[in-house]
Amino acid sequence: MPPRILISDSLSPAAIDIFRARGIEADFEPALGKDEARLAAAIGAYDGLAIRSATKVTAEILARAERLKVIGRAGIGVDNVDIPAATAKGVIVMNTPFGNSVTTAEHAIAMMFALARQIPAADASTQAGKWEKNRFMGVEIAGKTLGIVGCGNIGAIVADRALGLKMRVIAYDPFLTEERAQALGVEKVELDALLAHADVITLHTPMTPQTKNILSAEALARTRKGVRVVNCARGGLLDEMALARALDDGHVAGAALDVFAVEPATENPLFGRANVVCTPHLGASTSEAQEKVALQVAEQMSDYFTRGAVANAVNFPSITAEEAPRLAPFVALGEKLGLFIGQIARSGVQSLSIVFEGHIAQQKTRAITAAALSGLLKPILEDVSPVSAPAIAKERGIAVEEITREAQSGYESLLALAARTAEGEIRVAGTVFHDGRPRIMRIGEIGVDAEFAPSMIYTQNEDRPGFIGRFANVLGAASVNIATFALGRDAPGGCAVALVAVDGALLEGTLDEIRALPGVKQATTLKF
Ligand SMILES: NC(=O)C1=CN([C@@H]2O[C@H](COP(=O)(O)OP(=O)(O)OC[C@H]3O[C@@H](n4cnc5c(N)ncnc54)[C@H](O)[C@@H]3O)[C@@H](O)[C@H]2O)C=CC1
Ligand SMILES: O=C(O)C(=O)COP(=O)(O)O
Repeated sequence: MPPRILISDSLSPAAIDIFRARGIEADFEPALGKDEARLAAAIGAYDGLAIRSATKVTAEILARAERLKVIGRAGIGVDNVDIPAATAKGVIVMNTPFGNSVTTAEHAIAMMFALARQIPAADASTQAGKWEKNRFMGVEIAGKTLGIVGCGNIGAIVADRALGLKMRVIAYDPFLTEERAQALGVEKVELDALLAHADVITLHTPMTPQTKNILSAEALARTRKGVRVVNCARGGLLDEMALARALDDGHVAGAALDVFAVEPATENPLFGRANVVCTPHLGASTSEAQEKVALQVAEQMSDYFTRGAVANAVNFPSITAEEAPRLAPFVALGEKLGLFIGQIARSGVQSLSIVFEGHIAQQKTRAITAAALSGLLKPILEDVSPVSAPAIAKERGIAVEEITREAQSGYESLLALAARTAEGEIRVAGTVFHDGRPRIMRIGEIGVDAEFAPSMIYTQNEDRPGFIGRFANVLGAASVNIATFALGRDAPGGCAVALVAVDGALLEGTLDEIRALPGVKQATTLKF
């Protein structure tokens, strides 16, 4: 069955064309994004969801999203998606980080000019036949100081345009390096200095717990009298009530707002003032930007479904379409080795160390680690996936260590997992041969060579004559057919292991009989 995508926001039709050309079913239902009940009722039938900012992907929506694997945000901000809930559900969330940044930066500059020259109010007055030439005295932009809060992709483009307008540009961004600031031609300052010196403040941070209300009442009180404020990022970055008061008492000369604490903003404490300019979240709304983000999100989501590529995901490591086929067998190996440990561990795993040896050490190891954790947790958590496993492992206090090193074992690539439990360490290693099939090559110190099969029996026993015959007799008597039989031991008469693939499931009674055989230390059924 081809994957099904729901487009629940007003995306350019270019997206639908791409989905369909890539063999993916796409339903375009832009009204659903604004109707939580209808979206909740529909979401269960879809593997992918393509959105802009109108669709709120809440924990409640995700709880109904039984098949959902990926959410694609045709745009930048993903604050309308409950990322922890999506991650816990194993849903990848991807955005398109650059497609609308020039357009949004241009909107911020346009808003700054609109404020400086009161263009919207002057337009309304002129078209009303008033010709109020003396009412609309403006301010010049050249020579003024622009304070950019958040100097990332959009902030940097705003800085470039502002420098072209002969402004002095200062920026507050804790993650902006001195070198980058110099390259951009901006002065990196602390927030206090920005507030104290800027003639115009423009916000360009994402909405995070740290940036929420960054322009608070206290922050506004520390700005210069006559400052102008532009917000084309997210509504919650400023205190709307405090800004309204500061506009009314004349401390703030003007504010231009594209985004609001509550959207759609049909009412707002800032509305109704001549020195306030508002647009309805139009920052990204140019035909060029919308074409770019729609194409990009559709390509990214299609690449995920058809080629296993992950690009611009906020909750999973990136994997290119070229890397995906090379990585896939090792992701499967990681998951199966994790599953092996998860199924034989008798108590909770406290830590997992993963050694990547040889060629595989040069690959995207984080995706393999995520798969190994997913396998490890699967026997106790049905719904875990490589997307959710790292966060769950962290929550459960499972320490994870990745070690990469050159080949030491004669295999081109080897993946070795070591899990610490209250009862000791469990170690297992495997590889993928040229046939692309993952194999288990070592259990503890004992070499074996076994392919994974849906139903297996793992035993540890004393290496004594007669064991294999007795073992096979028990299975024969229970009418269990043996598909493959792999053996290994550390030394003659020492410790031996067997990995036996069987057709069909094994009854618990048969397993008890195996456990009762002389010399058997452990016998477990395994499912892969
Ligand atoms: N109005 C609209 O239609 C649009 C709004 N946006 C908004 O603009 C935001 C910025 O977009 P980009 O520049 O592409 O993102 P970005 O991730 O490239 O840049 C954000 C910058 O904010 C900085 N930052 C993070 N925490 C900070 C803090 N506590 N204080 C100061 N700076 C901090 C980061 O270091 C980064 O440099 C988006 O997150 C989105 O919310 C984006 C596109 C369109
Ligand atoms: O990309 C972003 O972050 C935006 O805010 C653009 O929002 P929109 O896609 O126009 O609803």
